[in-house]
Amino acid sequence: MPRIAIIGGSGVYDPKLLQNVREEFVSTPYGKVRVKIGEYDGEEIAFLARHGEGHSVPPHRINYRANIWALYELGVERILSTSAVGSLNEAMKPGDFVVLDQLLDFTKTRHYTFYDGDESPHDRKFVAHVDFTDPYCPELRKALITAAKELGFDYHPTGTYACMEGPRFETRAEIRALKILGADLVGMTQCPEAALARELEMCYASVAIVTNFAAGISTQKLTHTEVVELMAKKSEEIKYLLMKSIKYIPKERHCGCKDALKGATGE
Ligand SMILES: O=P(O)(O)O[C@H]1O[C@H](CO)[C@@H](O)[C@H]1O
Ligand SMILES: Nc1nc2[nH]cnc2c(=O)[nH]1
Repeated sequence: MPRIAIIGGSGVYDPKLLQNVREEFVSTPYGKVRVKIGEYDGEEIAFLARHGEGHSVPPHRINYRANIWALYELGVERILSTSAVGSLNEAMKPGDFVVLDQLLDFTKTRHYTFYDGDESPHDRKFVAHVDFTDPYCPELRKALITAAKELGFDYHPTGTYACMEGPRFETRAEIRALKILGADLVGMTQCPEAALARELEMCYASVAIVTNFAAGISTQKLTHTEVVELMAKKSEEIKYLLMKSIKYIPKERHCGCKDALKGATGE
């Protein structure tokens, strides 16, 4: 049973770090999810590509609830993910790794909770308001930071990610506004992925890879081609970072993630 999962974003469709990989189709109340399960360093690891293997699913159409529920069904407790981002912070340059610690949610049409009351397509029909003060697991963040430091990568131990609805990139004015609001990075997939993991009391962290400077800061037109090309260049480093991070994930969970529902339902 895999305790750890990796969710690959743009450019990360196969971690190429797992052995004896099998494929499972996990049924969830939100639909079926295709998950790869393999071994790394004697540990079972689950992997799913959030956009699908052929990057066929755009960010605003990803079935985030099915993905997170499927990992929960498999017994996953810890989720590491990758996110390709634009940077609003001149210190965070294309090619840099950023271990996210905060997020701002500007998504519009997404299904962002499991707790829909009577509408919930499962037995968790209660209302739940989870704490999300710190959206990322401190223990997973520490593992990513330790690994990035040990590998000598250009990394930043914190970063605020603004999640836009997409699939278009931002306007100059939107980036100006996000900068005033304190965002360092901009992407399209951290919300609701991080919140849904917290709602199922799973640990979640994401390493962002800066692929470009954001609209209005970059002097060039923004393209998905540029994103995927830079991610391809960084694929080996991303693989090493994930491999090394897994080794630093404590076996026991002493973070608050595992008790996220305590007090959330008013009981
Ligand atoms: O966040 P990931 O999945 O890495 O994808 C990023 O890359 C795409 C834009 O090129 C968007 O989907 C953005 O969110
Ligand atoms: N929203 C958004 N997502 C990205 N992913 C990679 N670069 C960008 C960007 O500039 N904006």
